[in-house]
Amino acid sequence: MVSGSVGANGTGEVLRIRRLDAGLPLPVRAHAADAGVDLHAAVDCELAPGHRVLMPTGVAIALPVGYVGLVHPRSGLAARAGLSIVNAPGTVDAGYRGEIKVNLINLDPAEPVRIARGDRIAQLLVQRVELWDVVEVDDLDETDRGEGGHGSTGGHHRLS
Ligand SMILES: O=c1ccn([C@H]2C[C@H](O)[C@@H](COP(=O)(O)OP(=O)(O)OP(=O)(O)O)O2)c(=O)[nH]1
Ligand SMILES: [Mg+2]
Repeated sequence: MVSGSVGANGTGEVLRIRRLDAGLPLPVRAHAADAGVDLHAAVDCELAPGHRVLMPTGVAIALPVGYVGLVHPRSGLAARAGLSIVNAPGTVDAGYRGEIKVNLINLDPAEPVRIARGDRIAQLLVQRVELWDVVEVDDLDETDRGEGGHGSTGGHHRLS
């Protein structure tokens, strides 16, 4: 089943989501113009400070080739509780048909994070992605920047 109200992007394309857990709500946008649909925790969990959990979300998706799913943290949970994602943003390949899982981490130094089944713990964005062929070369063209990086333009010794 495809829900026309989920992921409609103005071009008639939809985000095809399969619920693996009928007891969880379908991931949807909180507002029509939001970039991501919110993913739900499938199980209760208490995360001690500094601890991680690979949280199942009870959903799988089917993206067309040329798109990628990106699993981002939610800013409210980050600000309020220190909850983040170890590999943010997580990469969901177009060919992946397994359950989406979120590698959550409690970055708060002191307080545990309590997650209940059904909580919206992350958001899934879908973007177009270029699939480049890989070609090995002996030389790279010269540029102004050259090999300078990691602070080569200065000003990073102080934050002010
Ligand atoms: O936050 C994430 C990130 C990835 N995945 C799934 C979908 C993705 O297509 C697959 C592989 O992810 P990735 O390529 O980032 O991990 P890997 O360590 O390189 O695994 P693999 O060897 O399977 O590619 O895992 C998730 O469910 N959640
Ligand atoms: Mg990989």
